Amino acid sequence: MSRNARGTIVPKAGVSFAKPLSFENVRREFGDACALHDISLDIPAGEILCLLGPSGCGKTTLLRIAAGVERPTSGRVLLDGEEVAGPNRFVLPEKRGIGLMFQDYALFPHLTVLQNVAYGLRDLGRTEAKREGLLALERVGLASYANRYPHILSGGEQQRVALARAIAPRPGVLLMDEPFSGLDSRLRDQMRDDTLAILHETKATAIVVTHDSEEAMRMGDRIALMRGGRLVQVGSAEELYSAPSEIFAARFFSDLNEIPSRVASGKAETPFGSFEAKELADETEVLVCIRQRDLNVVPAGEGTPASVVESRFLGDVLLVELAVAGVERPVFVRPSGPVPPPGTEVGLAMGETAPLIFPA
Ligand SMILES: Nc1ncnc2c1ncn2[C@@H]1O[C@H](COP(=O)(O)OP(=O)(O)OP(=O)(O)O)[C@@H](O)[C@H]1O
Repeated sequence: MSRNARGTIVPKAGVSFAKPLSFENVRREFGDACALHDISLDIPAGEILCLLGPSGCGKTTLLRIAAGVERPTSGRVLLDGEEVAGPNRFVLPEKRGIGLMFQDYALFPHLTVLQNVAYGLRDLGRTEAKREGLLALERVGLASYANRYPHILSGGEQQRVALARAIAPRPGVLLMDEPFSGLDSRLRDQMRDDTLAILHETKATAIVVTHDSEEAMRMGDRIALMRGGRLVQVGSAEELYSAPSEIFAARFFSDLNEIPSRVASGKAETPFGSFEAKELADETEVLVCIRQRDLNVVPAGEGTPASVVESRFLGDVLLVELAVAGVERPVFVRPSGPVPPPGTEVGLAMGETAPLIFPA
């Protein structure tokens, strides 16, 4: 027994033997279009990896290849060091010992909740399958629904049943495609925390597909950011946030003010100051990216002169639009305290963090 995030005592679901998963130069073409360009990625046993990226970047295709429901055009997938897809061998999905929870992985309407969960346990024999299925249902807090049918459950409850079904066979690897996308934001937060607790407890290696950077940061031990069928950057949330490899990654994790400049004597000049750009050659056109959170509104006469255009209440913070001489586009900041009304002259001061500078 253990306690979940809300302090409720929950029974332990069966512990899996986590397996490492590797993609080696995995390529997938659909006709003339290339959905995945030679992806190489090693996911150690027990890691939770979030595949993050905009719509159409190839996340689902990579996950489907790991599951075995899609074949790579070239390259290999290794599960626990053994080829499960590649030139030498192809292991069918049901023989891979992988748990799946897909966005559209609907429950069978004609089976009870328990029968749905026990579906992947048929090899165990009836009694044992029922016992294991009930254990998984208890783990997601739905044992009392065992003999009901899926249609009476809410969206969140159905998602829990799908999670129970995925973990019931104690898979060494769990693949989840946008598992919380159908839920409202409060339920999504709760399901995410509960799922994370279950993943840590079952110790399975997991790949979670999402297009939500906050979700990836909350769930992933590492994040693999994709664009156009390629891996852009792989690392911890801190690494991707503080040292994005390119402006695409920076934009994915932060709301930025992008100020055009040109490098001269190793520096990029802006109305907010002159910033080191030593690794870029002089004359390079750059974008100096200052996070909206890294600019503070200060009294007029201090910092860079600015005038307030508009303020919008966003709950925890305000989103304030300002006009700054020498910056063509509006500048946005996100202060938590009050801001003077539109038309007021103020100052803008940089916070502690240096801006990110990328070639334009
Ligand atoms: N069976 C298919 N036939 C042809 N093209 C496909 C097929 N499956 C995927 N694609 C294409 O491959 C690309 C990657 O699709 P994929 O579904 O992997 O992206 P994704 O990142 O998961 O997107 P989303 O977040 O919208 O689900 C897209 O351009 C898509 O149209």
